[in-house]
Amino acid sequence: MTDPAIELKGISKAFGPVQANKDISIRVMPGTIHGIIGENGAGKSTLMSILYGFYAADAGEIWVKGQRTQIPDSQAAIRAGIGMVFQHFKLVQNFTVLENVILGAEDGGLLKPSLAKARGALKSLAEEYELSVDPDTQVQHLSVGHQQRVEILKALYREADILILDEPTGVLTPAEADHLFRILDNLRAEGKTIILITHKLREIMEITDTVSVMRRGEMTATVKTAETSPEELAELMVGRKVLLRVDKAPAQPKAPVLQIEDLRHVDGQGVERLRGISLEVRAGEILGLAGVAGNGQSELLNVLGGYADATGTVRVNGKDIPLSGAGCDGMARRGAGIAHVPEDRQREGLIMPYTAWENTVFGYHRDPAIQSGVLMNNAAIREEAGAKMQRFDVRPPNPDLAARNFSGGNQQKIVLAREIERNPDVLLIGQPTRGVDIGAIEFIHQQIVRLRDEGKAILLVSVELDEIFALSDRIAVMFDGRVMGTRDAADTDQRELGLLMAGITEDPGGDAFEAVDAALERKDRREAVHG
Ligand SMILES: Nc1ncnc2c1ncn2[C@@H]1O[C@H](COP(=O)(O)OP(=O)(O)OP(=O)(O)O)[C@@H](O)[C@H]1O
Repeated sequence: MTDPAIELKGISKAFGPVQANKDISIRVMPGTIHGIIGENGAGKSTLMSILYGFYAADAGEIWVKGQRTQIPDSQAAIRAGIGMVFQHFKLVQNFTVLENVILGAEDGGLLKPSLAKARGALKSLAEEYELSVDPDTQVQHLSVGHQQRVEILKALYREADILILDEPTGVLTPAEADHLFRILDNLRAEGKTIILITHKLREIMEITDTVSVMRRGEMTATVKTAETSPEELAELMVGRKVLLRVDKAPAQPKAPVLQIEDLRHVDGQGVERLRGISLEVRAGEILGLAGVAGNGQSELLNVLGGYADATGTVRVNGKDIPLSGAGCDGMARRGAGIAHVPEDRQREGLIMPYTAWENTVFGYHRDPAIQSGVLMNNAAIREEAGAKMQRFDVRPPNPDLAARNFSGGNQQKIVLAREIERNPDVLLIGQPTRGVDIGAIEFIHQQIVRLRDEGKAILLVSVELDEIFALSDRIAVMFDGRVMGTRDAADTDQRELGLLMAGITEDPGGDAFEAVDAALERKDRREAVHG
């Protein structure tokens, strides 16, 4: 009988009082794609970090291809044929693709011969697995989807035959995700083994052969994908029935709250990232901003949130907001009624070494309501933070834990709790459910709709088209720093938006995914030349 590619036996791991993994056993057969799902904080990343040598397990054994294997560090993982593609890529931005691929795997330090060898290897890998990317382009000029291909190439160049992907589609467009799945399909056909961590049940159903469910540190079920359904998986994960769509009544929009006219922003390199944006968000509506990451959505949120300068006009309830100089900062914006859930929770949303309770007031800490004398009223804030964490189901609901010690999805919930519970007039919300489990998504979506129904104006940025569709009343599409069009959510579809996201305003007919891929590659190349 064939040995499993990976077999974990009785793995346990605790972080202080938190038992992140409890006696976990799984087997993954070669040439298969094995999905791992579970709530935020269930222990998925911890388990994979043990397999990749980042953490030592407190107990348990790792077997690779029938051999008991010690994996004390990532070098040992690579030697055992295990490669990992991280959520946050670990590429050197100003190195070329080729340089990134060979980095750390140079032959005896002789760069030249290894460059030539790598170029050949890259070419054949690209042909074999649809992994094409220009070896001489600097990584910083590549789209996120192409950067991810470089990560996969790196692993394959190191001869990995077991690949772990941690939420790989979180930052991809539908076309890019589709392409990634074709790559994974090809890898499986060649006998490679893939472990895929994802919160998206659609992906599990589409690509995996088997799926394991984790809950509160334990592996609670392993099933054949063909014999299960999204509803059953959701229930196994969360322990109750989950509504897999957003329940909302039609919007009742009132007067405009946020008015944006001819907004322009030039970045530190002198590149114009916002090229004359005009948009309006009314009270009681959710305007979704769709687009491929890197087309100005992040800059727009940053400008509106007070973190970047711009020219043009922004009004909130008819009042001009300063776009540069004094009064243009995050705190002033929050004072003006604009709350902001930034896209990058770790860099902009939280201060990682600080406790959860401190993080629940950052940005609002000068508000008289939370001051007592000249100091913050810490005891009251701490208590309120605990209640907020309960309401947003942050796990563990411990306000004294540092932000960095929460799992990714739970960190996101802390930021959301802070901003949503302020009841702002305008909520800017970037990638609200990135890395968040389906039980929590249901809750977060309900909270966003509740704010809308209370008459707030919401500007939602998401690379998830499903999320844009589920929440938005109107949808604007950004491409290359401009708004390509605005549609009523009820009058458009994935295909039309997908094309607009690639800057295509006339439907070319035929395979829209290919047209989109080609258009985005042209944009990548243009930026590489002019970048
Ligand atoms: N370095 C650490 N120190 C303390 N606690 C930690 C550390 N890393 C993880 N934990 C805790 O271990 C538990 C499991 O976390 P893990 O990141 O493995 O969850 P996950 O299933 O990957 O979650 P998510 O879907 O949110 O990414 C959580 O309760 C988390 O707070």
